[in-house]
Amino acid sequence: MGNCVSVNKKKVVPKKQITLAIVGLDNAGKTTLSSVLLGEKPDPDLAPTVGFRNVKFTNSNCNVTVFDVGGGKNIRPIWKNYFAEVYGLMFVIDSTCESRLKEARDVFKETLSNTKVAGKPVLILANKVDKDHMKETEIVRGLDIEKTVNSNNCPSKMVMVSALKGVGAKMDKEISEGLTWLLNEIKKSWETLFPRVQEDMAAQALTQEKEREERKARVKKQREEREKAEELERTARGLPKKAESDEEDFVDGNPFKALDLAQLEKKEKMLKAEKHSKDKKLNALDRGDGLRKSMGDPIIRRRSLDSSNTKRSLDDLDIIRSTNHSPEKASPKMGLTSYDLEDSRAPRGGNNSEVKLGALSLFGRNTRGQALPPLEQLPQESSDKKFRKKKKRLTDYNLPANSDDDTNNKENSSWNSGLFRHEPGLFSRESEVHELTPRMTKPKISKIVNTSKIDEEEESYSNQDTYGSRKLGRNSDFSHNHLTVKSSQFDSKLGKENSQKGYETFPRDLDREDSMYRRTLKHISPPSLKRFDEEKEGESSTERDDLEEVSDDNGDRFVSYQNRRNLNPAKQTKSNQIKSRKKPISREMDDDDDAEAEGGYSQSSILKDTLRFPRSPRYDDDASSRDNDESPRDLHKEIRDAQQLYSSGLLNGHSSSQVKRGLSETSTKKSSDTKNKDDKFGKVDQLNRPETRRKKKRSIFRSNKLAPSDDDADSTVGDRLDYPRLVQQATKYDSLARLGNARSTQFHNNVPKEQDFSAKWGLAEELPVIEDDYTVRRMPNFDDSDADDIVF
Ligand SMILES: Nc1nc2c(ncn2[C@@H]2O[C@H](COP(=O)(O)OP(=O)(O)OP(=O)(O)O)[C@@H](O)[C@H]2O)c(=O)[nH]1
Ligand SMILES: [Mg+2]
Repeated sequence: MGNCVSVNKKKVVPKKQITLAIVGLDNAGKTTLSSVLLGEKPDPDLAPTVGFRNVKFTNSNCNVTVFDVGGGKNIRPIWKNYFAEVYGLMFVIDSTCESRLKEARDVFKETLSNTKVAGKPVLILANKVDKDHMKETEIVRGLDIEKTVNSNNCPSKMVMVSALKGVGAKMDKEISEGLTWLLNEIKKSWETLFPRVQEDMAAQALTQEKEREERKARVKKQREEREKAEELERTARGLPKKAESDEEDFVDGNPFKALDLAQLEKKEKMLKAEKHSKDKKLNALDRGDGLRKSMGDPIIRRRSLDSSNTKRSLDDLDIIRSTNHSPEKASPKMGLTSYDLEDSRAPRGGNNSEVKLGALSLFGRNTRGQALPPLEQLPQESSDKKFRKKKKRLTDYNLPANSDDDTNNKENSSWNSGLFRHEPGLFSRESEVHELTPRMTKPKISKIVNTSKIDEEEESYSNQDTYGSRKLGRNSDFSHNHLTVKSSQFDSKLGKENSQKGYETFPRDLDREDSMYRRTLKHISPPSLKRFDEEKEGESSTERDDLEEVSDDNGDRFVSYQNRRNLNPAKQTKSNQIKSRKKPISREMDDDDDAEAEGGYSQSSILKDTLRFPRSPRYDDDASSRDNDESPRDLHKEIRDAQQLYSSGLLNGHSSSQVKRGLSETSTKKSSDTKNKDDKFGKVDQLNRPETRRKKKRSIFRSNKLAPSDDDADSTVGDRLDYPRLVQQATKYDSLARLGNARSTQFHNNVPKEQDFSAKWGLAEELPVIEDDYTVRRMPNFDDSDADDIVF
């Protein structure tokens, strides 16, 4: 019976374990192809492969393992580590990328010439044929396939494929055919290939072991040398010997160990549970003591930071996971979600692929998800603390503590609000001055004209062609840091006296610093003097209408700017011209009035628009009755004379006698000039051109230099005057007048009429006291009712 039963003992042939490597340039489609081979639908948003991944599948009696290695330039050197254990190679090229064909050829040659590859079968996959691609022959020629495979004895086949065509049954036939060919070739040469691979692997293991030993010895040697050097240094410094440590800081084997994902997940769960319990506790605390939280309780704050740290550590875990290089566990995406990869595809490039992935891991989802610790309200300062701070500030600025005692005082409220920003022209608080000038004694001025503001106003006035009824703001009580600070150094008596008359008093040097002053009266520095001279020489385009040269008795030269634009009758409105005509300033101006009547440009009109101070009644039209009054104080007389000098044109470059002689002539000329100005087409008499006239005028001026000439001997004005002093006075008035130029409308409207003025304060009080070191100017919109507010 037993013989009857035949047992068919089928010899079980073990499946061949075939290892393959899929290589090629980056972006060729290696990972996509390996996914297709695995039967997975390829991710259209694949990130470049960093390192490698292996794909395992079974195909007709063999278990195939495919090493998908990154094709980036920096990753290519690691390929050689896999060549020993592979039986065959798949070389992928991008058939659509002709520009990289040469690079692909070089890589192909280098790969096949590797001793571990030579003689092994190679399948060449020209990928992406679904797009516009190179012809097969082109690729064969371009890659120099024939020569390379022949010289390296590599059986080879090339297939034109599209990895994206489909998966499984839908997979591109060319791919499956190519793979079958490769596997068959391997099987055919199995007898030779298998021992070769085993041998190569053993040899490689030996080499690697040797290398490891060498590295170990090298590191040990380096460490010993370092320790020796340290020991020597210790002995040199007399420090105790370092305790011996058995700890080996040398990492044996692969420093990149595969992470235990199960362990990590456990840790993650633990952290989550911890966070959950913390949150719970926090909520309980919140309910119990909401106030503490709203006040920014430090405990709570620390806790909330803790919780954010927990989150961070969780996120860090993600990052670690995403950079997992384990061949077994790592995914091609390296732990990144499609969300992360979205950003990564665009700048795809082999050379930087590692960096990009790192950046992605760090700045992708992980970072976005990570919340910053919540902003918390700072604890309110107690009023006590505030008070102490305030006091400290006062001490810092050397201010009397009582100056800020009145917290209800609006002026001082900035101390409480902590507002110390300086915005010129916006604040009138004294505190800001302290802030800008710490350790200054507190200026007593509470009302000072903001010159920058006036400057603006002046600008707008000078840009106006008409003298409207626009007035400077009554509330010109701004602080100007310079003025305020400097004003603390004022001669208080003089300042007070003048302020009651409606004049501001500034130290002369201060006034020169003042931008407005600088615009009106400029000290000539050598370069600007040169320019001035040049202008005179060249005339024409650089010629300035408003440039006048004046000098005082010390020989100091100044350039005086006078914006005559507004005074140009052509630019004045009719009503203003009439206004000017109606108000002659003195009898001496009558000639000019005639000129004006002709539509001319008269000296008196300049005077009327620029003279900013109250004039003595003696020179008033209807003041003849007062001529016989008791003579005023000497100073007033001098000032009056200075006025007269001014008005007679002395400061415009004429000696008094010249003025007397030529005033009417000049006026006539001016009027004719103005008329001719309208003649745009050169019908103007050459001599009468404004340039010619100005040239002439300046040369006259330069020859006379404002010095009293012989001609002045018969001048009634010259006879009566202490000439140099008067020039000085007049210069002051000149600046005064020019300063006020822009405010002419305001002046006309607000300066009391002579009679009113005189009636109010009397002759003795109407003029400001002038001293050499001070500049005096009319306060804008001065109102006597406010006189008491102005404290110097
Ligand atoms: N049109 C088309 N695109 C493809 C094909 N195969 C791959 N791609 C695309 O080509 C790009 C690169 O694919 P990968 O598979 O990542 O290329 P790789 O060779 O692995 O690149 P590295 O990992 O950087 O070496 C991806 O956007 C793929 O979607 C194909 O057959 N046709
Ligand atoms: Mg890849």
